Amino acid sequence: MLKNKTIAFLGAGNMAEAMISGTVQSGKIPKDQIIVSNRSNKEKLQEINEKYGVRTLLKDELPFNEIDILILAMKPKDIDKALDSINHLVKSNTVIMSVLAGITTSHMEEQLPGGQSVIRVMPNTSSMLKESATAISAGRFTSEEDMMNAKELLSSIGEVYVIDESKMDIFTGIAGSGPAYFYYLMEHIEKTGAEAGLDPQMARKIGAQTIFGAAKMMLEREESPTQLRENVTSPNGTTAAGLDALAQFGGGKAISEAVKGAEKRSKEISSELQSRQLVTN
Ligand SMILES: NC(=O)C1=CN([C@@H]2O[C@H](COP(=O)(O)OP(=O)(O)OC[C@H]3O[C@@H](n4cnc5c(N)ncnc54)[C@H](OP(=O)(O)O)[C@@H]3O)[C@@H](O)[C@H]2O)C=CC1
Ligand SMILES: O=C(O)[C@@H]1CCC=N1
Repeated sequence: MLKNKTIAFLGAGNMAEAMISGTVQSGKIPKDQIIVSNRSNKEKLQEINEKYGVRTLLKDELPFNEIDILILAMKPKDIDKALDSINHLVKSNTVIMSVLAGITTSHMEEQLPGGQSVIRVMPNTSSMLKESATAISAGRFTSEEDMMNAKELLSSIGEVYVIDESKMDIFTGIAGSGPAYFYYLMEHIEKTGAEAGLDPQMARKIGAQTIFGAAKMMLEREESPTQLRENVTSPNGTTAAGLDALAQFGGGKAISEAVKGAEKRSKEISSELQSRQLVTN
């Protein structure tokens, strides 16, 4: 159903690039049907054009008449200016997808011509390798066909989950921000391995393979995480000692608080934007 559709990105930063990389690798959308734009950074556009072979333009040069799906990928603080600059140009049947944390479909719908289909999307940077966990939520004017097209497009960068928009903040805390928690874990694993004499590159590979193996077990086996953890843990063995230290230093609580902190920030972004107080991000 995406055949002959033109997809444009408004914003060409880290998240847009990760999505472009995965989409191009998947081969589902021909490169000449992907347009990438930003506000002013021409060097970045040239880099994206050379790396991925997609069309690149400044935002003011976008051919709005050609665009079937417009993906908003600027920072949340820039959303209102971005909507203001497109709301007279966008076709009524262009589907707007936003990857912005904390920005609700209703906020966007209010600033677009009546009846515009808006889909809220939360991908993560593993889109780069087609391994994103991506959530999508329909706006008020989104048809089933729009959602089917969104699923088809986003399945080219990983797994897609359709969720109610009220769950978008917690999804963001788990999956949108989630890669950073695992990188943080890896920073510590690599450092600790290197301090004990392992070559840092070797420590990095060992840590990454261990996380990858555990993730694969979680995806492919039926046991619960608790059962899988118990299978590793011998009485009075090394794992029990490691887990005791994790509990003693608040490991479990720290993980829950990280997810809740990101969820809370996602909610705050929505309310700060409503009261025009969003200055960071
Ligand atoms: N990074 C991540 O892991 C994830 C990010 N997100 C969301 O993705 C969004 C982008 O994040 P990220 O890629 O990290 O940000 P970056 O700062 O890397 O990129 C922002 C981009 O937006 C462009 N931009 C700003 N204003 C406009 C405008 N009015 N019109 C067109 N382009 C504009 C900038 O262009 P220029 O450089 O020319 O100013 C730049 O290309 C955020 O809203 C974030 O919440 C969602 C999931 C994960
Ligand atoms: O940090 C952020 O706000 C964005 C949204 C999810 C991941 N990065």
